[in-house]
Amino acid sequence: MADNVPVFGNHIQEIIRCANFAAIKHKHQRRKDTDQTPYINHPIGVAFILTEEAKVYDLSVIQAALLHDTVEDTDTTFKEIEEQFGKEVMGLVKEVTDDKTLPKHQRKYLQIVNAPHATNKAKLVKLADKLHNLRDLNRQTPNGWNDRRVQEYFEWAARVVAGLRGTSSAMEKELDELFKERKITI
Ligand SMILES: Nc1nc2c(ncn2[C@@H]2O[C@H](COP(=O)(O)OP(=O)(O)O)[C@@H](OP(=O)(O)OP(=O)(O)O)[C@H]2O)c(=O)[nH]1
Ligand SMILES: [Mn+2]
Repeated sequence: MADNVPVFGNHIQEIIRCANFAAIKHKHQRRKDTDQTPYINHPIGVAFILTEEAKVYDLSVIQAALLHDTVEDTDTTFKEIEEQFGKEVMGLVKEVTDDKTLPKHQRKYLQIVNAPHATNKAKLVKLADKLHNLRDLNRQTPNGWNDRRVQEYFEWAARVVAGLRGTSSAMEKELDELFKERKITI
């Protein structure tokens, strides 16, 4: 490495490679909000929660956060992720990817039962993912959702989060506030 390349230079390069990969993969996607926010705002927002709030600086966790919805929501394959970013990142993305071939109620149920068995790194990504989505719901109701569907999403998220506890006090505290506002006790 050249003398003028900082020690963390290669980490920065890896993070930007992931952000760029995710931006290209999600380029045609929009969030379900009325503003039609670009989808990439979500994975970047998840990674931002991890560094700013949870103080997580593990490279593979931040990479997985940026890539976490690429396989679930675009044509990206796990093979592609492994070739580009290695086995560990691919494994983390796999842990946070729902099987979209399953019926929705089963996917949602599997998140609740599988949460306690996830690795610590995957739990971090899952907590940040839920926190970002719940904040989005408080900011704007997605197109086609009513108050009841929003409340049910909060109730389901609280059950998933119950299985992720003991992972990040900062994120769990923020999530608890949101559940309290919704009068959810679990
Ligand atoms: N709150 C919110 N969510 C939006 C918006 N646009 C897209 N989403 C995505 O919608 C998903 C939640 O909606 P659902 O109807 O419950 O699930 P589904 O899309 O998987 O069928 C989340 O997927 P996910 O990230 O894979 O997480 P998860 O819900 O599967 O944990 C979230 O990222 C938006 O404007 N607001
Ligand atoms: Mn997500």
